[in-house]
Amino acid sequence: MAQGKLIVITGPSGVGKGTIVRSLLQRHPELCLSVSTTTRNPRLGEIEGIDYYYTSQDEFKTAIAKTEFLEWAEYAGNYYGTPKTKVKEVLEQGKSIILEIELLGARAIAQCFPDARRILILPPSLAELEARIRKRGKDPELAIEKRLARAKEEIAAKDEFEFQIINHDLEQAIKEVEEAIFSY
Ligand SMILES: Nc1nc2c(ncn2[C@@H]2O[C@H](COP(=O)(O)OP(=O)(O)O)[C@@H](O)[C@H]2O)c(=O)[nH]1
Ligand SMILES: Nc1ncnc2c1ncn2[C@@H]1O[C@H](COP(=O)(O)OP(=O)(O)O)[C@@H](O)[C@H]1O
Repeated sequence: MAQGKLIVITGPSGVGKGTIVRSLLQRHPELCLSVSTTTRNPRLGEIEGIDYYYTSQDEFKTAIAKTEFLEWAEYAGNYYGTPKTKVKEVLEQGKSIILEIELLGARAIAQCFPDARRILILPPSLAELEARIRKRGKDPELAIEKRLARAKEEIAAKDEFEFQIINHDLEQAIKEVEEAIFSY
């Protein structure tokens, strides 16, 4: 049976991770996406079970205590975690699964899954990143500022990633992510 790959996609808020992942899933129906649990409020248009599983801080902490997460992290005042069961189930079926997670989560996955393919999506510049977050128009000002501060840390850690892809032209970036996923 084919060996499923664990694919980690990381990058600063607003860089285009979600846009790239949506396109990958449409083009490659054999790929699965891990839906994370979060304590952040749903954005306009987000759907429970599709974008995230939305939960309270108390429930999130209970899930941590019950070791229900493969990894989890705090980001911009909220908690985010990857539920273990789906990842385990998909990999056991020999299929590949994408985790769209931040830097600390990517590091944790590198420890427990050294073969995971870790891809960092970078913006053409910090100014363009800020423009994209603002144009998306779905975060309050404070959340935008926290995301931009975190972005600098994520960009500074770029050498930790096997694949670093600049999302300047979207189609080109998708092509490079496909190459990273299917290259070997
Ligand atoms: N460690 C970890 N990070 C996650 C998880 N789910 C989402 N994230 C990351 O949390 C950050 C914030 O996500 P979100 O609030 O949706 O903001 P966005 O990146 O601006 O769309 C992003 O970097 C996500 O990749 C998870 O399960 N674990
Ligand atoms: N290559 C690109 N050029 C210009 N805008 C882009 C590009 N890729 C994504 N965007 C836009 O940037 C915004 C943030 O993208 P999104 O996928 O939500 O980012 P993330 O999931 O990394 O936070 C969206 O409005 C999206 O349409």
